[in-house]
Amino acid sequence: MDPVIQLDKVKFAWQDKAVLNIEHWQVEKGQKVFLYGPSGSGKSTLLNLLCGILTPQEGSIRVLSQELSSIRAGARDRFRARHIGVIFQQFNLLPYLSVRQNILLAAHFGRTESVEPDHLQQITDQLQLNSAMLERKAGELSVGQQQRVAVARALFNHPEIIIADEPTSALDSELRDQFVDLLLQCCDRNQASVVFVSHDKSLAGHFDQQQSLSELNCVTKEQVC
Ligand SMILES: Nc1ncnc2c1ncn2[C@@H]1O[C@H](COP(=O)(O)OP(=O)(O)OP(=O)(O)O)[C@@H](O)[C@H]1O
Repeated sequence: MDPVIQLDKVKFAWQDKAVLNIEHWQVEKGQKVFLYGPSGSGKSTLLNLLCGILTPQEGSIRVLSQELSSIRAGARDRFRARHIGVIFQQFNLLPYLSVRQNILLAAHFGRTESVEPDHLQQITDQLQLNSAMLERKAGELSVGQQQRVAVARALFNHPEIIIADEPTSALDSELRDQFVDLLLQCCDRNQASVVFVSHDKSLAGHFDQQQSLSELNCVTKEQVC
């Protein structure tokens, strides 16, 4: 079976500052990968490459066997909306929209509006978001509630891959552990592979694979790969 993500000889620089040089990396179907690295090591840059938001100067990034650079920009946005659920550090919810509207934005961007009527209910039940909360404005929610809404939105289109960029940094350690457990349970139920990046190694035990970005990245290893 093909990996869900495969990188080969990927190089990325911001202007003339080399940030990533990855010889090879892959994620298998169903795998839950914890990718850790200190601040500034290139985690967000890598996630943006995996999502097709950024394009590497060299190398190949294949997601679900599709070479991302061969897809035109508009089609790449749709590909991302349908196949990759992204949970951002700051969640990126629209504060003036209700929780329901925020979650349904996923259907709008993925052009999957014709979903089964009880799908929203199933996803929100999994994330312990009750019906009263669905009508509240996202901007009125606690950080923990916003996180669960961000996960519901990320899972809404049944993506094969969930990418999470340090979505736990605002929580204390007990809530952080609870959140990661809930996220991984929901991804299991939805058969999604997970790439979760963080600088906080204490979360590593929740995942079935841990990977240090500094070890993967020839730029930080300061060696010729
Ligand atoms: N838009 C940008 N323009 C120029 N340089 C950038 C840009 N974004 C990131 N960088 C640089 O790329 C390097 C990696 O940044 P990145 O945000 O990917 O790291 P990170 O590991 O996600 O950090 P953090 O944990 O603090 O979020 C840093 O040196 C950063 O200054």
